[in-house]
Amino acid sequence: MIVPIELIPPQPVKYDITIDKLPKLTFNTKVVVVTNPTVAGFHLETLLSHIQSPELHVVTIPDGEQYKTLQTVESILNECFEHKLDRKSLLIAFGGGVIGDMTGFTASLYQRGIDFIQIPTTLLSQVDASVGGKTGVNNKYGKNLIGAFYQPKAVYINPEFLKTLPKREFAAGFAEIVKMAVMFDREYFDFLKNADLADEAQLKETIRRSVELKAWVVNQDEKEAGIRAVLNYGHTFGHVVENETDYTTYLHGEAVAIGMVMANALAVELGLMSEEEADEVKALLKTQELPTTYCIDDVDAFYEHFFLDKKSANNSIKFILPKKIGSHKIVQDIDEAVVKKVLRRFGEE
Ligand SMILES: NC(=O)c1ccc[n+]([C@@H]2O[C@H](COP(=O)([O-])OP(=O)(O)OC[C@H]3O[C@@H](n4cnc5c(N)ncnc54)[C@H](O)[C@@H]3O)[C@@H](O)[C@H]2O)c1
Ligand SMILES: O=C(O)C(=O)C[C@@H](O)[C@H](O)[C@H](O)COP(=O)(O)O
Ligand SMILES: [Zn+2]
Repeated sequence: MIVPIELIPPQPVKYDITIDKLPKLTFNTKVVVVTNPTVAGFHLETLLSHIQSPELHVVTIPDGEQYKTLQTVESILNECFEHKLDRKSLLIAFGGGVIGDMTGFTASLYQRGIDFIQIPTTLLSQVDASVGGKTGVNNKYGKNLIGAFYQPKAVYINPEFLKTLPKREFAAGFAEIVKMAVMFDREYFDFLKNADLADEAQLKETIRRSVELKAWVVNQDEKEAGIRAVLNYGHTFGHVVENETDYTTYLHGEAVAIGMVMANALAVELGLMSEEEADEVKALLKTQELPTTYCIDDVDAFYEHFFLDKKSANNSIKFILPKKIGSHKIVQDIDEAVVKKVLRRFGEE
């Protein structure tokens, strides 16, 4: 017997992304700010002075990608129970992408879902992670393998928070910016080649354009059934680099930089991109001193890891490749020998 069920479609997802000074935020519910000691040390006082709520708590979790785990999420959930949050309560993610991904995931789980907002404090989270509702954690099998699509209610991007960000972290954010440009916008890529990101106006314009591109993609394909996969350029390779090195050697953005160079090498091999353009991308990454090489010890193991990538299905790996700078191609069923040849060459560099 078949029992049909037809659910009333939910309201369309809609939220504002503000790129400006942090406004005063007033809530009539309990609020829990999730952050880490580094971000709290620099900016918590500022944040708290902007929030009004009948009951405000701060939960501090350890700093680092290696803590982006179910265990940490459970510790945040426990704090939510201790503070007796209810279904109207709100979580605020205050930090980089690690905080954002875990806070969003916690919000999706607590009593089957409560609201959260994003206040990103790294370049990477301002241009990418805070927008689009991918939330989750890593495990020993790989990156972000446990999670949910769960959208924030609002995103407040204040570029002033970036003044305390270490140079290496800034560069990691730049990698995701380059990703957007290579995939979607040659003009933006050229702008980046000449941009002075120490200049406030140019930095703000860079954040604005990246967020605009990301929102444009997510608006078309929230759950990655199609074009959203393009935001994964460099990640199929980069996630393996992160996992192989226990999330402690490379920052996410650095692994993505390496991954984009690997993807470009494959694109060159397939005749999708010229060697000159691949060099152009590498040169742009190098302006921020991002890593562009990685020694693959075991090509077979590296390749096997691709099957755990969330884009892989039915034993087929999906590669997101540039088709000259500013456009992309999603390619499936590339001959294993071709991929391994490129990986092997990479390891020899
Ligand atoms: N959900 C998404 O769409 C999405 C997109 C891209 C990346 N991500 C995820 O985001 C994570 C990477 O994010 P990230 O690069 O922001 O790393 P992160 O969250 O680890 O932050 C980087 C470091 O900067 C510190 N920091 C944060 N703000 C600071 C500030 N203003 N001043 C000084 N120090 C500051 C943090 O404490 C941390 O040590 C990865 O887990 C990645 O998978 C998610
Ligand atoms: O928003 C997206 O979609 C992205 O792919 C953005 C990526 O920069 C980000 O690192 C994302 O978390 C990777 O997604 P995943 O599904 O491969 O875990
Ligand atoms: Zn990323």
